[in-house]
Amino acid sequence: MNQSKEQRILNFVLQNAVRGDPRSVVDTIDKYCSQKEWAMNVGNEKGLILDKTVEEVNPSVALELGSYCGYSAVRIARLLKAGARLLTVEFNPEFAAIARQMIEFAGVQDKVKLLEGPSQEIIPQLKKKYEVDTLDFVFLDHWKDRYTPDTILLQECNLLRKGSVLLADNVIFPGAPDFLTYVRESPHFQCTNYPSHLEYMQVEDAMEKAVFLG
Ligand SMILES: Cc1ccc(Cc2cc(O)c(O)c(C(=O)NC/C=C/[C@H]3O[C@@H](n4cnc5c(N)ncnc54)[C@H](O)[C@@H]3O)c2)cc1
Ligand SMILES: [Mg+2]
Repeated sequence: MNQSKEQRILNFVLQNAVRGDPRSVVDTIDKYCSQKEWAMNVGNEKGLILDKTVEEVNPSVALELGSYCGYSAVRIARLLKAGARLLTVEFNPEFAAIARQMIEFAGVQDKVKLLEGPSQEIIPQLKKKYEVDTLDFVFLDHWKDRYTPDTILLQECNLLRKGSVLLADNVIFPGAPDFLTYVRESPHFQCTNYPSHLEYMQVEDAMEKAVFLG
């Protein structure tokens, strides 16, 4: 049975990146996906916006929705302070297995916990089962039609506090129009748009930062 693209990406990392070096894992995935096979990692251009936001927030508890191959989980985890943790949610078992190996190879497994399942089931479990009080940072990069319902669910579950930062990928391409309308029209969010480009392409894209005002 021939390998999946995601398996090929992982193998390329295992053979070409430096074990325990998150930067080399990120760069190696970008090298593969820009030269050999496109894949929906946030990439290096939007990755820099992600980095700056994570450094600004300096979260103790971060959540990622949509691990995929683990690229952004590694990218975020490498910037977390001692004792801080990232919870990343992925419901595709094959992608979850790839992401776990990617996180392990990068050496950030002590900071990252991959929760396998749908976000709509995991989010309501975060307080009791995963001992979360509130989330300092949330990266949304899963199916685009889940951004709005999951943002509402995070509020319903009291997981956001004054100053919690949401950062959403792909608000232009593929687009998350209902999410943009929701957060920009809500009195509970202060929004900022960061124009960029689709990973590895010349296509216009953007990220949206939405700060919860309580
Ligand atoms: C054909 C084509 C390809 C790529 C693009 C451009 C493009 C560029 C991008 O940066 C993109 O992020 C995307 C995109 O579609 N991302 C969706 C990413 C999903 C991952 O998250 C997982 N997941 C999805 N819903 C859930 C959920 N509820 N609970 C838990 N995990 C979930 C999936 O299992 C995947 O691991 C697309 C446009 C068109
Ligand atoms: Mg994306």
